[in-house]
Amino acid sequence: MADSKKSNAQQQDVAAGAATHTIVVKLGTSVLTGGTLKLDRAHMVELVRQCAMLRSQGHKIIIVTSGAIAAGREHLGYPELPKTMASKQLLAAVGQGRLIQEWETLFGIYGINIGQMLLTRADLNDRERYLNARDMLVALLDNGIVPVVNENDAVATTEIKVGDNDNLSALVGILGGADKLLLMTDQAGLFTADPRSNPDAELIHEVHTIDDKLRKLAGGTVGGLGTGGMATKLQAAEVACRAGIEVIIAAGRRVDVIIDLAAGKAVGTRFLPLESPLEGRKQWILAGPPPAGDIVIDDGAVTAVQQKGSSLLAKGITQVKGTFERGEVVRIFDSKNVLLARGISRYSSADMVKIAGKHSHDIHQVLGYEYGHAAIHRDDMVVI
Ligand SMILES: Nc1ncnc2c1ncn2[C@@H]1O[C@H](COP(=O)(O)OP(=O)(O)O)[C@@H](O)[C@H]1O
Ligand SMILES: N[C@@H](CCC(=O)OP(=O)(O)O)C(=O)O
Repeated sequence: MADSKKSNAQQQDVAAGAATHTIVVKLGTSVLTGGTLKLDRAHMVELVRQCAMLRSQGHKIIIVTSGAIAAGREHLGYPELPKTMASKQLLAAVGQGRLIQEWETLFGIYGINIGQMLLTRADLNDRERYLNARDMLVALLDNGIVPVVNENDAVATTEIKVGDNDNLSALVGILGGADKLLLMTDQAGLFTADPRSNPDAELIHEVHTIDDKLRKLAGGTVGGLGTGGMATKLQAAEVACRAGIEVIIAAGRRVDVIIDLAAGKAVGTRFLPLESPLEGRKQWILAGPPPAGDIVIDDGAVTAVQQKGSSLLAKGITQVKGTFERGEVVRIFDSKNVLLARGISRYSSADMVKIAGKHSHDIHQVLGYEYGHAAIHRDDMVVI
């Protein structure tokens, strides 16, 4: 895996803790229960204290929380249930409400509001739903609300499940434009073998390349309550690093672990990011699905897009060609039919036709709703 693209200055900033980050903190069942059969509320409040301190330093925090199944099992008195998907869904359905209530109460101690997001893979594979989920996540963060995310276990069937919160946290990191993903678990990091069964296993401090040799080291869960094990943490690290997110696996019960990791201290196992988060998404725009339509823009919009780094506003659109849905990739041409850029359209072609040439503040009046002023946001655009 290529070395991180962070400049020395950025790395010094991070080391000095001066830079602020968007950080996804994934908290596994093993961290939240301390290996017991109950949620460890004392440790949960310690985790919240660390997150509250980071927020006071300007960092944005996204929580991906496991523990719904454990909370459901605890609340129902550890019933003997068949080992089926329906049983897991039952426990999660009972436990999720109690889990989110715990987070609500604990963040409330610090005067911090939380927003629950329950996702399935279907929410992330479909571009329109992906954009909706991203808009919501960004809106929560921009309004000082901590998103608390879990898989929507109660409804997620095998076909649409992410399946584990390690992989979910990587997808949430991409969704939220995070630059750090902290996979908190019950081990100090990734070891050369499972330390539970191999006392000679040694901690791996830094990973530059995730290859089959490394994957062989990472076993599944043995804690009984967890789902992912180290194997899913490596999968998550691979996905997140490709999108430019630095990933660290560390012990969620180590003192000040979240604070130290945000400050760039060498704790746990660090996976170097491949490229900056935005480039990861832009790579998808260029190399992803074929463009679903074309948009022609006027000379003013050409200048704004090419020279001012602006988003494309409806006012600058003169023609809409093809049929596409919100979230699909389209091509952008000037009036002489020269290809200028590609971007993810925030409006369907049917809506785009209606708002073409209109001022942004007229969109809601024309459509009865709006998905923001930009027809194509700069962050979702690649200028050729
Ligand atoms: N190479 C490895 N290094 C560290 N832990 C490993 C390794 N291989 C397997 N494991 C197991 O993975 C477990 C952590 O995964 P898991 O039980 O799913 O925890 P969590 O609930 O935090 O996701 C560890 O407790 C350990 O038993
Ligand atoms: N969504 C499930 C957690 C699934 C999961 O990945 O658990 P873990 O391996 O403990 O992070 C729950 O809330 O219990």
